[in-house]
Amino acid sequence: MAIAATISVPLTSPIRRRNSLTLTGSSSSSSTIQLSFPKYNIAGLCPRFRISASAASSSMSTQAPQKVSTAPTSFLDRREAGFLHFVKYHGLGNDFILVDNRDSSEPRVTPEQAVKLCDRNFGIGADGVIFAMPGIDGTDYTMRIFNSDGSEPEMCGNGVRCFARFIAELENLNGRHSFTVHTGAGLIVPEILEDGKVRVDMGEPILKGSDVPTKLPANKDQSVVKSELDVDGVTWHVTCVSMGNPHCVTFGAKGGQNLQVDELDLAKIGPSFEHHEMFPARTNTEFVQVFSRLHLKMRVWERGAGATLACGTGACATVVAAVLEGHAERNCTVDLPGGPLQIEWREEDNHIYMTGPAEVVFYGSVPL
Ligand SMILES: N[C@H](CCC[C@H](N)C(=O)O)C(=O)O
Repeated sequence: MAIAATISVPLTSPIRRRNSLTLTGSSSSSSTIQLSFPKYNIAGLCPRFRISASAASSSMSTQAPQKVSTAPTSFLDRREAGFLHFVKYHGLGNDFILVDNRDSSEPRVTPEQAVKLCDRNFGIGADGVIFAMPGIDGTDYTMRIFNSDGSEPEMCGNGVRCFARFIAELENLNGRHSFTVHTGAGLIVPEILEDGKVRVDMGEPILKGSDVPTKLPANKDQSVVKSELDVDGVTWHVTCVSMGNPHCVTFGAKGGQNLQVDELDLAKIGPSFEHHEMFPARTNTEFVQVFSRLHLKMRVWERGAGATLACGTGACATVVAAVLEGHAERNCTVDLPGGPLQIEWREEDNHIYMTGPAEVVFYGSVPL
């Protein structure tokens, strides 16, 4: 029975870094799977025990615990050829496969492979694959991302929070909690906070319609605010904002009252927005309900990923649109299906700051 993957699940322990349980297997008629707890001298705490399985009997049995080896091997240091070692992270349920690509500026995974890896039935399952790469033009790192459809967006807000936590696992930051990241949206600066959340300077929003890009008619200041967009016979009011990637934000249809976002069938209307002719690079679309001037609720249909549980760049675009349309203040809580993000569009520097969590789900390896 061939074990196609290796998984390691983080364990809670006083030691924070790289403690995990590793389940490894081999392809043979009968496989011996070793559960090992690498890296720490935890003999006696977590005894190694064997599970043996055989294709014929397809039964699993466990044997008595043995003294654990204390050889320091960390999952993140593994480099076996023919395997992709990754860490699965999520930011409010917007989940990503993170790949240590610091030794090359070429992604270790092709867009076609990313589609397979992101498949939630035949692959690992994720909204995208994110690569940690060498910096460019003096930045500490570069982040690239493939969506689950294989397209490459300029930026990913939840992804960059996961990226920051990944880097902190991979490297000793020598007490630094912040570093610079080159992205398709330009310079992004994440900062890891005491509570483990990540605060990201997402840069300035792009409001010039032709730079979003959108073909919708622009106002005198070149922005597209509360414009009319016909989607499948319904006229929506939309405000278009780029965070490096395009966003179409709506607070409802023309003549409609406060949008009840939970009543929307995103799978039905999302693709019509995403592929609308007014968006030559496609678009992410945010549907927003206003609770107060400090509290918004948003659901998103993402370009290249569909309905996700959260969208960081989308939450930033949402607050910008809400301020421009007069619905909200510049510092808001945005509730997403996966949880809340704190977004501030700071007047002093015109930058947008996003604060939210990023968490490890598991460590894994797959044959490539
Ligand atoms: N699907 C998006 C990229 C990921 C954005 C989202 N996951 C975020 O957190 O910002 C796009 O094609 O622009």
